[in-house]
Amino acid sequence: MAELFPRSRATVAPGAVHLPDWLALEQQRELVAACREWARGPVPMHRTRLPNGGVMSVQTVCLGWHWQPYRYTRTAADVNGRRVAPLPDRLVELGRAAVAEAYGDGAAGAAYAPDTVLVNYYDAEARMGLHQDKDERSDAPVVSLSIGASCLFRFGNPEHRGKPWTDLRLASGDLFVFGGPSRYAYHGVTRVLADTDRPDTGLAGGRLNLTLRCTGLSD
Ligand SMILES: O=C(O)CCC(=O)C(=O)O
Ligand SMILES: [Fe+2]
Repeated sequence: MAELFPRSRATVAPGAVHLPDWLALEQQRELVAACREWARGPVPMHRTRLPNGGVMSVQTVCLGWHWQPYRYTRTAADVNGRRVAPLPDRLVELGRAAVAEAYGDGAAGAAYAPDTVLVNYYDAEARMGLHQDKDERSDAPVVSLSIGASCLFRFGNPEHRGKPWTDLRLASGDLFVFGGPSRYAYHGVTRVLADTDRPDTGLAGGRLNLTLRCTGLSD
């Protein structure tokens, strides 16, 4: 089948950069193994309940701060009341390298200080509707890492849910950074693409996405 989307570095919108194949396979394997541990707890991976009574189709585990609609807390009142595990230093370092490389700006990378990660697992049917990441009180970029099956990712604009948007494929190992004028752009996962599983990453099926963020909160 012809490749519908180019697999080369692209600035999708001002401040929004896609770097395909950024993570080496070994790094992906390490992250999959780590996610498996994090999913066990102290706050286990769960489907987040929404205020409207719905349940998200992705399964999520958070480190550093716990996200529940629509705020961050240290403890997971909506799961088991436990305090989330700390954000490992190696994820902070990975985030710094990501920002430095996405923006070609070592100083911006060095200054990046994420304090939370949301790890989302998508099975073949999971998706995520268009939304803004706006529960953070910081304009620092969001660093997104994808592992496993590919997805169709829609990246829009900060004004509204409508066009303009760009549809791109996020594949295993891809980095996507959105900051600056795109920090509050609407985005979502339209679908996980069939027949794209990547068992060589250690993930038998489905897709993992890790987003590093700066909450701007302190205890
Ligand atoms: O899975 C993705 O690529 C995006 C996830 C996302 O937008 C989020 O967790 O807020
Ligand atoms: Fe998001």
